[in-house]
Amino acid sequence: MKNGSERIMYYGKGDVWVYRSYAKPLTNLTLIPESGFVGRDNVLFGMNIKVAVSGEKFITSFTEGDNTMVVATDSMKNFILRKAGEYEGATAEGFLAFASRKLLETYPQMTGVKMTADQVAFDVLPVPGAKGFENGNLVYRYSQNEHPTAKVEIARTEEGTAILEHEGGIADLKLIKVIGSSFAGFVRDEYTTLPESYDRPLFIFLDIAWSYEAVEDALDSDLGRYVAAEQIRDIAHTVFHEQHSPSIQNLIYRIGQRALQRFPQLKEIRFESNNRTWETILEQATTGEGKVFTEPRPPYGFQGFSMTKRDLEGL
Ligand SMILES: O=c1[nH]c(=O)c2[nH]c(=O)[nH]c2[nH]1
Repeated sequence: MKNGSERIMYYGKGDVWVYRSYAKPLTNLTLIPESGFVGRDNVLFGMNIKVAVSGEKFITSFTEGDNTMVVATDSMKNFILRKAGEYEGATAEGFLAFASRKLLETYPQMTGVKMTADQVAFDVLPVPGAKGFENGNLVYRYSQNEHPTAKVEIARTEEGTAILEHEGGIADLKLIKVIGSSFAGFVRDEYTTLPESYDRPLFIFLDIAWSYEAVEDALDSDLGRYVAAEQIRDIAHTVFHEQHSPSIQNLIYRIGQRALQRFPQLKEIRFESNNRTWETILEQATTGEGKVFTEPRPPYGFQGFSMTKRDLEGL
């Protein structure tokens, strides 16, 4: 975070773990053909938050060791935890905006707040009920799989506060497509040892983030235009499933196209992918069908790409 004088100056707290039970359920999603996801019960609403605050008044804490303006980062942690008890919304983006605004209202020496969150995904578990298995609402599985993310940056203005940046996202999505991916036609020169492949077992790690045309849609799911990370996750695997991929570059572009088509309320979508394609050890199993693979050796490749609605023109 840079301030007016373009100097970097901020401080804050990381690993602020917040677990709120019985938050407002996430509903009102726009249903899309690629996803059966209809909402989260938010019986457990969990986040690992990182907060950074800035303001010119903090300069003497750095230059003179003068702590008179310093809100202890320990107090910031307490502040965020208490605000989780006051939050009436259903989204992490909304909570970050709510807690950030409250910080600016409470501490005049702060002029900017940036918060990011890794949400903790709690999987609903099926339990036997009167009509077969039904969704339990008491015991949840703490998921180590992909998880939703959120980011909000706000600043004090003449009128009050303004959101400078916002983002929803999904991190650590890991997808493997067994057959139906190629990589060929790339530059061949004296440095090239990689053979062309027409049926590689493509394993990718994917982080995706998006921002909205109207920031309120990211904060307040009651407006009916919130995009759940699970829906983008499902678009990613559906596009991967449906289409032959000539490269990861093209695959993420197509995922982005589909997401922007389904959700016109989005302004931009960004990708960071890793290539973790398995190494083929046996082209043909000795008995039965199939091949044998192992983890790839380092190093790994990566791609970054952002898209807006302009990328849909001419479709
Ligand atoms: O999808 C890919 N894109 C690349 O740019 C690349 N480079 C590479 O070695 N393998 C791959 N795969």
